Amino acid sequence: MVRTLNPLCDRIGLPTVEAVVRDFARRQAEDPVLAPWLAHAAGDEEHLATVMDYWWTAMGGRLDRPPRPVDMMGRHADLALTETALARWLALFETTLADHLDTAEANDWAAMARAMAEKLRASGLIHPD
Ligand code: HEM
Repeated sequence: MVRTLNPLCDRIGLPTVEAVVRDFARRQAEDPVLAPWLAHAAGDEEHLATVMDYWWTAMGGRLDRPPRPVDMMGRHADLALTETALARWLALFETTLADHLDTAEANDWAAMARAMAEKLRASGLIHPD
């Protein structure tokens, strides 16, 4: 029980958050469905750092500096994302999580990603194929 009361940031730890974000960016860049959207961004250090800050603070983690600002809706608004791409993104993210984490932590992090996917959809940013 104590385990589930610990914030996700403590259960996962910053080094593993970084490893997941980097590995996922690599996999996205190699993925035929997702790569076209990421051509300009994948591997870019500033983007990776923003994504790491996003997840770490969303998990309850603190930084010894202000987190880089995240413009989640704005960044995705111009991309014309599709349902197919979103489903692929989530599946690839879950595979990546399973390769780095125990099941409980992988499930909890995946739930955060699915909640954001729902927000993107509810904001009208995910289009039919
Ligand atoms: C179809 C699915 C998705 C695609 C193709 C996609 C692609 C992208 C691209 C191209 C950027 C902009 C990078 C840049 O301008 O440097 C971005 C930013 C970002 N994405 Fe996604 N994304 C998807 C879904 C998601 C989901 C479900 C999440 C869940 C949290 C997410 C998290 C982020 C974050 C945290 C950023 C950084 C925002 C910022 O720089 O302010 N993305 N994404």
